[in-house]
Amino acid sequence: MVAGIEAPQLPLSSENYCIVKVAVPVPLRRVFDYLLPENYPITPQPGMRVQIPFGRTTKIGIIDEVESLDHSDLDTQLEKLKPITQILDDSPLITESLISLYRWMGQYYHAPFGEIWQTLLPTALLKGKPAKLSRSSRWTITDIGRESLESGKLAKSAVKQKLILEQLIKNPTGIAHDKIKDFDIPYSSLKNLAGKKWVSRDYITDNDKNIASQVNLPSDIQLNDEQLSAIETVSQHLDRYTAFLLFGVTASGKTEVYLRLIQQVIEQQRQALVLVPEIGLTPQTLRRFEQRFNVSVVTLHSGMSEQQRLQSWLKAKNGEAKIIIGTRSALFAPLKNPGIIIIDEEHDLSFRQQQGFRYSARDVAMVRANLEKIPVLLGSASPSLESLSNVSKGKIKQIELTQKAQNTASLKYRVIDLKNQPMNQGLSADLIKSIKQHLQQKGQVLLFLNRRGYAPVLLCHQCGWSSSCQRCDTHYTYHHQNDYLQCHHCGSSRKAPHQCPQCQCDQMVPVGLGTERLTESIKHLFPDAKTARIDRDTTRRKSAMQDFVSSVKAGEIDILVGTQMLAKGHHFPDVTLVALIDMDGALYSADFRAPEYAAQLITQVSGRAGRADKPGEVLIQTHHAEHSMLHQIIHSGYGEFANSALNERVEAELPPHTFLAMFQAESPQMAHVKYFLADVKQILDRYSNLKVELLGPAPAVYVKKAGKFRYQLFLQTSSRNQLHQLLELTLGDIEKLKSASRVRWRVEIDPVGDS
Ligand SMILES: Nc1ncnc2c1ncn2[C@@H]1O[C@H](COP(=O)(O)OP(=O)(O)OP(=O)(O)O)[C@@H](O)[C@H]1O
Ligand SMILES: [Zn+2]
Repeated sequence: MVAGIEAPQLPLSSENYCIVKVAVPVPLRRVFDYLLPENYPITPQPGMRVQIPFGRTTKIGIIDEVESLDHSDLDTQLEKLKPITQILDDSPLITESLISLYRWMGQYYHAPFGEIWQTLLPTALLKGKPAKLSRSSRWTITDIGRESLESGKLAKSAVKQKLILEQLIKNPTGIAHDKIKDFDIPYSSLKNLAGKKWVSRDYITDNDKNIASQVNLPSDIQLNDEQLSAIETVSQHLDRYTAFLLFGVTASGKTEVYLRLIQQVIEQQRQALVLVPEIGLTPQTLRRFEQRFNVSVVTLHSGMSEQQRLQSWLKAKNGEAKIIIGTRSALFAPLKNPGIIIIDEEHDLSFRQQQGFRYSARDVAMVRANLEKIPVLLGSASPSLESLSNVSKGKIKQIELTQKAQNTASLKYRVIDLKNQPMNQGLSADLIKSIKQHLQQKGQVLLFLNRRGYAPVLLCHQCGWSSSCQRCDTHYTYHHQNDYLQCHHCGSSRKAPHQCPQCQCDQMVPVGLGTERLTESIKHLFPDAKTARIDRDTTRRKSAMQDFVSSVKAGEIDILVGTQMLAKGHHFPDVTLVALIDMDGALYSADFRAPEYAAQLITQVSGRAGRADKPGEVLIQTHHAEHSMLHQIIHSGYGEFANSALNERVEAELPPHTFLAMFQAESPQMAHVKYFLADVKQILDRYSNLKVELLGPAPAVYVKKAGKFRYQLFLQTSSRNQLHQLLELTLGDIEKLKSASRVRWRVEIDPVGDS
C-alpha cells in the first residue's frame, strides 16, 4: 500500500505549476523534471517521496529540488514534462543536515543520485511503505496470573503456559512483544492466558523508559587516568564539531570511554550514534550498551527485517531512541537531537561499502558530524593510515590509551620460522608444544587461519587436474563436511567429484589448509580438548555467534579455531594463547594496502590474548620471519609500524599521501572493456593541464569474476580539487560514449581493495 494524496488530474492549461526535480533509483547521475500544480495540497520539499511515471512504469523517487516554471517557455515545458502522480509524505523524511550530506556525497562521490538515496533510506520507505511508527508492546503477568500459578490452578498439561508465566515472573518489567519468540513461546498459548486475564499486554512508547536513573554504573570499574583524561578531552567538545581518534591498545577500555561519553550525551537529552563493524559478530558489545543504560537503544543492521529497520529508523528520527547502534549504513539514521558519532574499530573494512553506491562511512561520518556540529570519535587499536595521516595534518585530534585496563603484563610474542621445519597438518612442533602447555595450565587457545573450508584446492593425484571455477579463473575451495566445492569469489558451488573428471581415477586429494581441516587435525592431536570452529560456515544460524561466545566464556571450549571473525572485538578473559597459523599470504599480496591490513589483523587477533588477569602469548607461523612489519609490531607496536608505513606511502606517492579515483568496467567480452577504458582515457587526456596522473587501464587483481572480465583505470593526484574538476568536466561525455553502453562501469572515489 502506498500512503499519500492522489494528485488532481492535471488539465495542461495555463494553471500555475512548479517543476519538481526528482532523484530516481536508476544508475544515472542526474535528476528528472516533473510538473506539480502549485495548488497541490502538499508543499513539495526536498526529501519527500513522490510517485512518478517513468518510462512505461511508475517509480518512487525523492524530491531533490523544487523550481518555478520558466514562463518564457511555458508551453514547451507543459508539453514535454509529465506530472507527478502523487506526493507520499507530508514532510521531508530526513533532516536538513542529511539533505546537505546527500548533496555533498553527490558531489564528492560523483555517484548516481538515486543510488545515494537507496543507501540513505530504509528499504521499506523506498518501496513506498508509510513512514509510520508502530507502537511496541510488552507482556506482563497480572496478579491473577501470579496467584493462579502459585496456587497450582494451571493444568499439568499446560506446559507452555507454565513456561510463559515463569518467564514473566523472571522478567518483572515484562517481555517486549517482538522478543517473545526468543523465549520460544507460542503466540497461541499467550493469547489463551490473556483470555483468562493472567497476562496483559501494554502498549508503550520508548519515552516511557526514560524514567528514574538512566544509567547502571558497574561498581567494579575505576576508570584509570588515561581513560579519565580521554573522557575529559572529548566532553569539552560536545557542543561543536571536532574529530577524535581514540588510539587505544586492545583491551585498554575504549568501550568504557564510549559508554561514559554517551552517558553525558544522554544527560543532555541528546542522541548517540554508534557504528560497529558487524553486530552479529559482536553481540557482547551490543549487550554492554543495553545493560548500561535504561534508555531506548535501537539497532540498525542487515540482519533485521525491513519493518524492524524502519521502526528503529523512525525512533531515531523522532528522538525516542537515545542510542542507535548499527553497521555502516546506520550512519544515515536521522537524528532529532544529535550528540555524538562513535565509530568503533574504525580501521575495519566493513565501513567501506563495496556495492552500489561506494562510500566510506568513516569519511562521511566526519562530514556529517561537521554538518551536525557534534564531535565524532573514531576508536581503534590499529587505526587506518588514513586517520593517522589526518592526525598529522591536524584534522583529527589523537587521544591515546597505552595500558590494558585489567592486565598490566605485556603480551609475549614469538615468531615461528617455518623454513625447513617439519610440519604436522599445518602446525609446527613448536606450536603443538605450546598448545599443550597452555591447555595444561587451563588457558584457552585461539587458532587463527583466514581461510574457511577444508582445503583451497582439490587435485587429482594421477593427472594433476584441479578444481577451478570457470567463471572466475580461481580454484574452488573444497568443503569436506557437506562434500561440495565452492568458489569464494562468486559463491557458485557444486558437488565435489569423487572421480577425476579428466582421467576418471579415484585419487582426489585436498591440497592446502582451511579452518575445517585445521579443526580436524586439532581434534586428532588433542582428542581430550573441546574444540570449536568459528567461521562463516558455522555461524549461519542467527544466534550461533552468541552461543559460541557464551560457551567460550563459560569455559566449555578449550581450543577455538577460526577466521577473522575471531579478531573482532571479543573479550575472552581466559584466552592465554593466540596463534596465527599462516601469515604468509597476508604479507605478500598485490594490494599496496596489504601490509597495513596484515598489521591490523595481527594487532587485533593478538589482542584476544591476555585481556584479563592471565598473561598472554602470541605465536606467529610464517616463512618470512624476517619481515620488517612483523618486527615493528612485535617490538615497537602498531604506532611504529604505521609511522614507517606512512613514510613508504609518501615515497611511493600512494594514499593517504595522494588521492585515487578509479574507473572500473566489466563485461563478458574483454575487448569491450578495453575499448571503453581506452575511450575514457582519451577523454581524460584532453585535460592534461590538470595535475592528475592516469595509470592503466590494467586488469583488476582478479581479472575474471562471475564470468565477467574486469579492467581498471586509476587517477592519481595530490590535489583533490583538480581530481574533482577533471571528473566534473568529463563524466558527462563519458556517460555518452558509445562504448559505455556495452559494459558495466563505475567511477569510484578513494577505492579500496578489489571488488
Ligand atoms: N578502568 C577499568 N578498570 C577495570 N576494568 C576495566 C576498566 N575499563 C575497562 N575495563 C574492562 O576491561 C575489559 C576490556 O575493556 P574494553 O572491552 O572496553 O576494551 P577495548 O579497548 O574496547 O578492547 P578492544 O579494542 O580489544 O575491543 C572489559 O571487560 C571492561 O569492562
Ligand atoms: Zn567463481
